[in-house]
Amino acid sequence: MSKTPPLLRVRGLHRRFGDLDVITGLDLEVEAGRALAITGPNGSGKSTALRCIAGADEPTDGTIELDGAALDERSAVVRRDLAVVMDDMSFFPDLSVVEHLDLLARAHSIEDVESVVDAVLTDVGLLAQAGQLPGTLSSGQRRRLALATAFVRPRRLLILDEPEQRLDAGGLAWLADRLNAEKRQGLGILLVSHDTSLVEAVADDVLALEGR
Ligand SMILES: Nc1ncnc2c1ncn2[C@@H]1O[C@H](COP(=O)(O)OP(=O)(O)OP(=O)(O)O)[C@@H](O)[C@H]1O
Repeated sequence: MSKTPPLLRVRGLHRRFGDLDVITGLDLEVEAGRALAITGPNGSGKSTALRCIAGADEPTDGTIELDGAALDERSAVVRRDLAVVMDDMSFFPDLSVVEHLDLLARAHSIEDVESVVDAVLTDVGLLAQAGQLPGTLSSGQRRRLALATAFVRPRRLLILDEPEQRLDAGGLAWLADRLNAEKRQGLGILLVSHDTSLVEAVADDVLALEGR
């Protein structure tokens, strides 16, 4: 009897920059409805691992599979399934908050765009800032917008690099609740975090990378 493959499976991930071996033989799995947190000191390779898995960087070696098939970020299916929020997200300077979310929802063929965008704006606490340009937001509000880009689109796997960055205490509590709600809906979550309370509240498994 064949076992269903996990949502995400990474085997033997290796990333070298010049002479520097940043990741050497990383294995991990994320099942649907579960969250895996990657922790570790600054420079241990957490963001590099996420970038490789999200298709933003090329691993030196290793395999990355979604549903048991090699992950190809050029495939429309993969682009639909993967919602990625990295720690350095940039925005169009001349598009407002609501226009960013509207654009993303339409690009992903979401039905009833207006009500979906409205619900996400309310959820992330940016309703009052809907008409503002990204450059006029506070850093925490920009982080909320980055998170909103993941919640306004289809997704089966959330990849989040330090999603807690810049959030206030209320924002942190909201984020933990939101991510747990995503898990209950069957999403898999892979997150990098330095926030032990967020990791404890959300992660089913923790992978601690070692510093060099
Ligand atoms: N494009 C690159 N070229 C050269 N070295 C790189 C590159 N990207 C990352 N590195 C190096 O890889 C190592 C790991 O970086 P990475 O950003 O993955 O660490 P991290 O664990 O996410 O750290 P932090 O907790 O500070 O966010 C660092 O030594 C970094 O300088």
